[in-house]
Amino acid sequence: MEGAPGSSILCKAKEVRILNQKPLLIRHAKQLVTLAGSSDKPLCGQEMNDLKIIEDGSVWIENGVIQKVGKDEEIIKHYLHRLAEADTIDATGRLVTPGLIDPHTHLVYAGSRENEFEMRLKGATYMEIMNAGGGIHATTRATRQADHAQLFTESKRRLDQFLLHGVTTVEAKSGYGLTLEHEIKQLEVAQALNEKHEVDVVSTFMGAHAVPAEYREDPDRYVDKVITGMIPEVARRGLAEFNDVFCERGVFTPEQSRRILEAGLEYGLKPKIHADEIEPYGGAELAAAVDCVSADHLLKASDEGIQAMTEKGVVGVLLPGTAFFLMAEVASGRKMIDAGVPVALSTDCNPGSSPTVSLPLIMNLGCLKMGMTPAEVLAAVTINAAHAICRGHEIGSIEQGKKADLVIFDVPNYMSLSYFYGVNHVHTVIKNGKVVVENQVKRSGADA
Ligand SMILES: N=CN[C@@H](CCC(=O)O)C(=O)O
Ligand SMILES: [Zn+2]
Repeated sequence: MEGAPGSSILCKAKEVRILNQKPLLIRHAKQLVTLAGSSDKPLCGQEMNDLKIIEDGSVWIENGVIQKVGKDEEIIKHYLHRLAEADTIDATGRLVTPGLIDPHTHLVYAGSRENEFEMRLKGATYMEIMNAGGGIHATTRATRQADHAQLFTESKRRLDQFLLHGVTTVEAKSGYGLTLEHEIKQLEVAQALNEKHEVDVVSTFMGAHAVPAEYREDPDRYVDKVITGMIPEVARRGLAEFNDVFCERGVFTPEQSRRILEAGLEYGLKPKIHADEIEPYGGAELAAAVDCVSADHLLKASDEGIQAMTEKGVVGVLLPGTAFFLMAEVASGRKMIDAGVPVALSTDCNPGSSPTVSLPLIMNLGCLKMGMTPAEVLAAVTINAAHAICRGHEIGSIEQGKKADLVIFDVPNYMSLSYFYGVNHVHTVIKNGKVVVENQVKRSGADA
């Protein structure tokens, strides 16, 4: 999980406004996957196969921003008079992509649930464990007990691991607090990570992740609490940008989910939904009806729901690692792309149903289990993932004016990323124009 031996995270403090940064020139990428031209809307259908690749590509970066992208000879001609100023990285023979984006994680939590993994291997289901007081409830107990410092330390470790796998932006949900105090604590930790860590963290409030044990007899009372107590306060403190709900039988009904999402909208929180994960429950339809930015999971989404999402342009965030880990059928990525849903992929990093940070492994699973092409999975973790968190204008592609978040992979082409599976191919990660990860085996002179 820590990346290859010798991998290291090099830079410690995030600079939000970057001025007077030494230029960085990346030269001679065998393939420079730009994904340019889709900042306004996500890629759909066949468009997801057109990665806008430049062979022998180079990029000039300055002050944390991409300044110019093109064939090496074109970039060199343009910046000839300034070449001596720049730090140069030779990417000969390598693949360069936009920094990977994970649009659905439960990053901030305490503890782990390997005991439940064993229970599931012996036959218990995810929902049985949750209904017996484990699952999300177990992590809620651990997260309530943890203070800021513990939560920060545990979550930072995961964020480091994300970065080592080439991920430069993650969305992070609350939802293991389930009281105002503890939801705020989780969101404050996410905010602190965003400020202090190289990776950008985009926050989602998910007070409606589960009905806490103390409200089991009267779930509507908890829904009221989320609507009247939590959403206004989270919005007032500016702690989240999105509002998410777990719409599933035994958790929140479509009616309760709609109330929660509409209440969030009144306070400026953009809606997202965990939809149709375990059984068909009208989640995809609800996502379209309330104009969710994304509907996530969708293993059991109905054809009507998928059609409604296509019509509204709701991004389908698919989580094949979760199905893999729960030993369930995956969502049909192929069917959704063919139906015109803009598809993104994510780890769903969480302690119960997807304890991973490897977005590249999720790309492998997208191909092997969902019938997506290597090009589609790369679009799904870059530009489409950016749109799933309303960042299409800032990140997700390599083009002039965007944040200089890029990854150099030690493979010659994008197909290799999905072909070699379970391997960390990250060579270098560049965040805001600075090298923050260099991944190499350190050898003594004699063995080198
Ligand atoms: N499905 C609901 N929530 C998480 C799992 C959370 C947990 O099990 O702790 C998910 O997206 O998979
Ligand atoms: Zn989730």
